[in-house]
Amino acid sequence: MSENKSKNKFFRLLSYSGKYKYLSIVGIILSALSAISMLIPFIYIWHVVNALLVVAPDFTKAQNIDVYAIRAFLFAILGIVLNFAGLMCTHLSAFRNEKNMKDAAFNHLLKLPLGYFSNHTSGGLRKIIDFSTAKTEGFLAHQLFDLSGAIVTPIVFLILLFSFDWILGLICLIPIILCFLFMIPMFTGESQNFMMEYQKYLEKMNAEAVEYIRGIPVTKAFQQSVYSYKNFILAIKNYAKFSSEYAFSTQLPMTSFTVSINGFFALLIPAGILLAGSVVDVKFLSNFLFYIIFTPICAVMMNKIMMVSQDWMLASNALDNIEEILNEKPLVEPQNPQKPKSHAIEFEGVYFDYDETSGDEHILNDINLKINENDSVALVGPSGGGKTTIASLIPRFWDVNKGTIKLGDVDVRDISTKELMSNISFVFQNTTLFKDSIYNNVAIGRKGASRSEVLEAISLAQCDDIIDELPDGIDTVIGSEGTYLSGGQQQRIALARAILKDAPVIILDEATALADPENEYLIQKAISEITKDKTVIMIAHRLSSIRNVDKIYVIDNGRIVEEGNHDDLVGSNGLYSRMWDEFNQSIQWKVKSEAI
Ligand SMILES: Nc1ncnc2c1ncn2[C@@H]1O[C@H](COP(=O)(O)OP(=O)(O)OP(=O)(O)O)[C@@H](O)[C@H]1O
Repeated sequence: MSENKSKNKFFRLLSYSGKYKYLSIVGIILSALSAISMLIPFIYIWHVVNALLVVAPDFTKAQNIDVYAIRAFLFAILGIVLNFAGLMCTHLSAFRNEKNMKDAAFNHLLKLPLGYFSNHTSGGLRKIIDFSTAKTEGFLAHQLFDLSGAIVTPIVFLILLFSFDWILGLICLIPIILCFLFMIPMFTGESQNFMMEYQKYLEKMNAEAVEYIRGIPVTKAFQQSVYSYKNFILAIKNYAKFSSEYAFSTQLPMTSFTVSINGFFALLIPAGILLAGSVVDVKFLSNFLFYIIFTPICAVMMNKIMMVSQDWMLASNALDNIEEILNEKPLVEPQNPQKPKSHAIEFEGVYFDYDETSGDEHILNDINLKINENDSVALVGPSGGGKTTIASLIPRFWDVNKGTIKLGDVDVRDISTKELMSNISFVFQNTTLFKDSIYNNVAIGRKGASRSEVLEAISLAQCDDIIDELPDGIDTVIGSEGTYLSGGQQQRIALARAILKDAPVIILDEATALADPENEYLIQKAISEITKDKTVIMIAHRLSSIRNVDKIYVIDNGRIVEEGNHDDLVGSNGLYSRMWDEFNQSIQWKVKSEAI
């Protein structure tokens, strides 16, 4: 990667085409040859005009007109063929480039720690990858091809300008030089960052639009229409302000560019009249006509060069986005992987920060804990204290900044990801179910599980009532034809998946968070099934569900502030006992309010 980084950006982009990059180069050459071939017919047209002017008014005496016409035709055809072949080459390379870039990004994503995906949504990542690769593909297939033709045309033009009439050539050169001079400030310095900034404002506006639409039900329920609109309006205003500021900053160079590009005739015609004098010379007239025919092509090409510069800024920004993903640190696989000797878990002096540059305050500070094989422990404490973070470090969603986490006496960093994952089941706060049948959603828990094993797991997870209500039973596709599951039902399906996986270590993060009382009862039954003879770590707010665990760790502000069993902690008059009192009070309020 570092070698890759030092390469010029364009070559870095091209390198994704692999050996097909040579096709891009062939395509560029063919485009240049095609541009030259397309210009040659104009020379023959000039010859035709010349031959006619020389014999005027008796045009029947004109010589070689048919030869010139055939040659013009043949070069035009050659130009078209070369153009077609060149486009084929650049397209083949661009498609390969898009595929390889997508592969590289997706393969790299597979190597990233799972924690990366909690900060980057799959939809967002897919959008970045699809959008960026489509932009670079478009650039390599079309704009790069156009660029080479667009650059060759003014060069050939310059050569021709001076070979026909050097004074008229010099006059035509003035607008070309002016065009380049006006183009430079629009694509250098500050303006180079424009596309990046522009993209940011555009994304912000799109994100706010999505947020606004998603929030419409809540907005309506709370009659907050003006307030909810605020962020969206602000994003639109910021986008509009940025775009208009940029438009104003390019007002002068852009107007000057457009005037210069269309200014050939303004210079050429008065100059032609002045130079012609009172006697019209046939040779001068035919040269003059040549410039009149030829200069508009040059103007079109200058416009193309400007468009390509703009497209390059977009493609370069797209490459930055892909490289940002590729530069994410992958999860390091151990050189000599070891197998855990048991299913005990130990944290030794663990410090952790999501952002390693965040200074002295850590998310986790000096965490030390030991969970014996087949013990159950609970992590409790105020919201934001660090419970989920502690649990996420065991399956290496992130790696610790300092200290070690051991599974069966082996540092988790020395266990291969595959082995580690096969040892741990994680039931998340927000369960992800695929838009697939219930059966497949559970079967994903263990590769090669038989149908009867899947059915047994579903039954043990107390899902029978869910299956009975569905039109196609276990084969019903979730999310189709109005088949939606409640939060608690989804949790039970996720538990069935974990039961089938039958991993020796279970991490349950707020497994009853989304459940109503009936679902909670069934979830608790499923949990007692899943946790039999397992090492269990539970994160729970409902303290009643963890009374019987072997040990409770109270986490506050990234530290373990208390530890012990329920009775010890209740008797110690600390944070846990206050939480227990509050929990009991809340239950009494609930009972009272239900009785009223
Ligand atoms: N993916 C993340 N990126 C950055 N910071 C995070 C991330 N996840 C959590 N945090 C921060 O880490 C701290 C601990 O969060 P964590 O979710 O571990 O607490 P918790 O005790 O599980 O909270 P809760 O009970 O509300 O789920 C919080 O300050 C939170 O803002």
